[in-house]
Amino acid sequence: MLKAKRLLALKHSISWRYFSLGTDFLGARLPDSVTIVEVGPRDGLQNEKQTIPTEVKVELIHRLGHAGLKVIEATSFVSPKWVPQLADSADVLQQINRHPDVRYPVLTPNMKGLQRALEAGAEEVAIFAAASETFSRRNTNCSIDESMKRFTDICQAAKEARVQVRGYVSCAVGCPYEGQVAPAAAADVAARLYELGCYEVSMGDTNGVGTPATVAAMFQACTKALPVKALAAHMHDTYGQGCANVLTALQMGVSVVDTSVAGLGGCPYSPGAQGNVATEDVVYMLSGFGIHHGVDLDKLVDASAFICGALKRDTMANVSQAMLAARKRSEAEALSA
Ligand SMILES: CC(C)(COP(=O)([O-])OP(=O)([O-])OC[C@H]1O[C@@H](n2cnc3c(N)ncnc32)[C@H](O)[C@@H]1OP(=O)([O-])[O-])[C@@H](O)C(=O)NCCC(=O)NCCSC(=O)C[C@@](C)(O)CC(=O)[O-]
Repeated sequence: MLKAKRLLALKHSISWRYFSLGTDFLGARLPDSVTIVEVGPRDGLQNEKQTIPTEVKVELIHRLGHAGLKVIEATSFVSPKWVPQLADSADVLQQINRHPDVRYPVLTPNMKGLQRALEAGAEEVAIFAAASETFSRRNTNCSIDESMKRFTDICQAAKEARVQVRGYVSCAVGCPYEGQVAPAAAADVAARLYELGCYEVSMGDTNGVGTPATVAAMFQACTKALPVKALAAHMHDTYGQGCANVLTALQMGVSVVDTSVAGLGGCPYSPGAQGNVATEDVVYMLSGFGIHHGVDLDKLVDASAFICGALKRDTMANVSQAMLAARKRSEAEALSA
């Protein structure tokens, strides 16, 4: 009898462990499908020192759409004195051949930005707050509370114009000026944006200092304050934690991820921050789990090679480096055969 009980207990323990391993490694807890928000044309290019011709930006957006990306953050209607690299935002938005299945959100920091965006034909806008007071002032010249007043007006006007609003919380994990940021502070700002009417709030690890541990703590606090379906992950790769942090977000139920082609970017007001986690790297990881993402990796690598060629620099995406090297090898083999 005792032997039978022990055997039963052993069986339960084995099946529990098997189930638990399957959940972690076979993706049972991960979403079936992930929406990628490609931020390369905005976040990726806003920090570039060199001037990028409008036609290059437009071509990049076309190529990203061709690769299957369904949400492409096209540009930013911020002050050109603050971010001269995106001063051509109206031209970019107007010159894109918009695909009916693709959304092209743009950043709007204030009512002037919203008006300019609407005049240029924006159908979706994004507002950006911060979980750190110092970053809020450095990035948008106002306190967190003042930014919420601006966003109240934007959300009201956008609603009247039937334009969707996405929200960002910068410094959700750490701040380049204040150091570590409390998860509760990030969750509080996220909840305020959600209450203002943002359909989704993207949590930004602006300077890429997060690790799976701190990102998990941040999302844990956020999921207590707003529905997980309304959360997105916006991870920068400064310390090489980007994909690990994205996976952590997925494990917590987040199914929208911001990425940047070729790993371009960084915020001009976050000194030393590297680009977002590369779209290529995230797509490759999602494919490995069998998670639907809708992106053609070969065409994405072509888009990455295009923008890196235009910027005269190497891609920062590991997957692009590997795939471009493999293409070269097979070309060389074909020539020598
Ligand atoms: C918020 C402001 C405008 C305040 O800037 P301000 O200087 O306090 O604004 P102001 O209202 O006093 O106006 C000053 C001048 O700018 C003009 N102006 C004012 N607004 C606009 C506008 N929208 N479009 C065009 N012009 C504008 C305005 O007309 C005026 O012109 P003047 O009379 O001197 O000739 C400024 O601080 C700004 O543009 N900041 C944006 C900075 C930025 O773009 N940062 C990067 C994006 S956020 C980010 O990257 C993080 C994120 C989202 O990716 C997530 C993450 O990673 O964490």
